[in-house]
Amino acid sequence: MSAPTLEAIKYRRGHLEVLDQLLLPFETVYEVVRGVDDGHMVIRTMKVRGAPAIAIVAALSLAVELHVEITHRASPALATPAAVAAFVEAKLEHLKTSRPTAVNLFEAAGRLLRLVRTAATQPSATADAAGAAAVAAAYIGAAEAMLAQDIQDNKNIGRFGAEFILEHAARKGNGRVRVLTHCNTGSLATAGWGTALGIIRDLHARGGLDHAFCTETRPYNQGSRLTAYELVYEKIPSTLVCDDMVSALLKQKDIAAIVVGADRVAANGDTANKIGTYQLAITAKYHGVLFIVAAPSTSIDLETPNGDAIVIEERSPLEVTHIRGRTLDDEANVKEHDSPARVTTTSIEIAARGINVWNPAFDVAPQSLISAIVTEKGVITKAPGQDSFPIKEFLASH
Ligand SMILES: CSC[C@H]1O[C@H](OP(=O)(O)O)[C@H](O)[C@@H]1O
Repeated sequence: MSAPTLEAIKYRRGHLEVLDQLLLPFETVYEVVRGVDDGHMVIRTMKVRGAPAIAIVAALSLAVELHVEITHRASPALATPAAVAAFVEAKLEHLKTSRPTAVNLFEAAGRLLRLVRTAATQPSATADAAGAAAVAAAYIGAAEAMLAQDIQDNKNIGRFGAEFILEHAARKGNGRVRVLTHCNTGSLATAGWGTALGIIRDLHARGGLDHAFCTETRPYNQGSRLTAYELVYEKIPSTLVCDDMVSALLKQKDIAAIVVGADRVAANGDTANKIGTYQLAITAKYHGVLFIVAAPSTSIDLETPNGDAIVIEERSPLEVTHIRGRTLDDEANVKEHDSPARVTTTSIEIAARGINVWNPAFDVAPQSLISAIVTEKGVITKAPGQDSFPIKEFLASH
């Protein structure tokens, strides 16, 4: 079996593959994304997830489709710059219907559409196939740039976040800190390195991490399946806890900070993130533990005034009534036959049939419970006496 990889997105011009996160941590299988319909499907079904990764895969799925249509099929429907711009707009609109809460997809779609419209008015955009190819090339180049930019942004988030925690949190006798994270915000949720998990990586790399804890993150188990996988893979000292153990953990285990990602940060700092984040923020406040949101500035939505205006995605009851895993029989098969092909992930029913289910995928942590918002541009905090984050001012000056 080839070594497992944490590369969630593999791309070269005209070809995109995503790691099927429904099968992790048991199987490492890449799925080819041939265009926008595939891109929409892998995002909606959560084969790829995480706010930045969703935006990047959506943008690249359209880049692949455009490349094939223009270069290999010379599609007559895309013969002019205006036709390419209209095509891009329609495809982006469709991609935006895949998942509603993470703003990164909407931000990327808006930015890429503006770029294409501008490209269509440039001198190179002659009213013929060559002009159409120039506009398509502008889109493809911008979508490809998102991959490298995201990794760079995450490295900066990691550095700023680690420095902030080491400066402000209560350290253990060894000078290190213990932190807890929720959901998965690592390499699998981004182009690489990660946001909140990027902070943990940075702390570990600089010798500042005593121990990382991660929650299971029901119902989809991004914590036990994905974050635990990344932590083990990176050999970061770490422990998994169930979601309902967090208050006890804060009380007993000397946790310095909780670090989480974000799917959308409203203009006032209210933050939508994986369901369970709200109760983590409450218990952090009660226990006097730093509660830190880590996200690229593309997760900040100045158009949304506060958390009440954020659309929260509700997902299938099956995610609650069933749990995805691998059966012990399969494990025995692997040992007996030493054949990874025999490993199959399975959904197991765990709830009484007939019970009603409510399954919101996200909740909102009010800004009053958040200690700091760490972005790639720096850390946003409230000055003493301020009761809200100066987000607009911060963005304007960075
Ligand atoms: C680095 S952002 C990750 C963000 O995405 C997660 O949601 P999902 O797994 O449903 O896509 C979660 O809210 C994380 O904080």
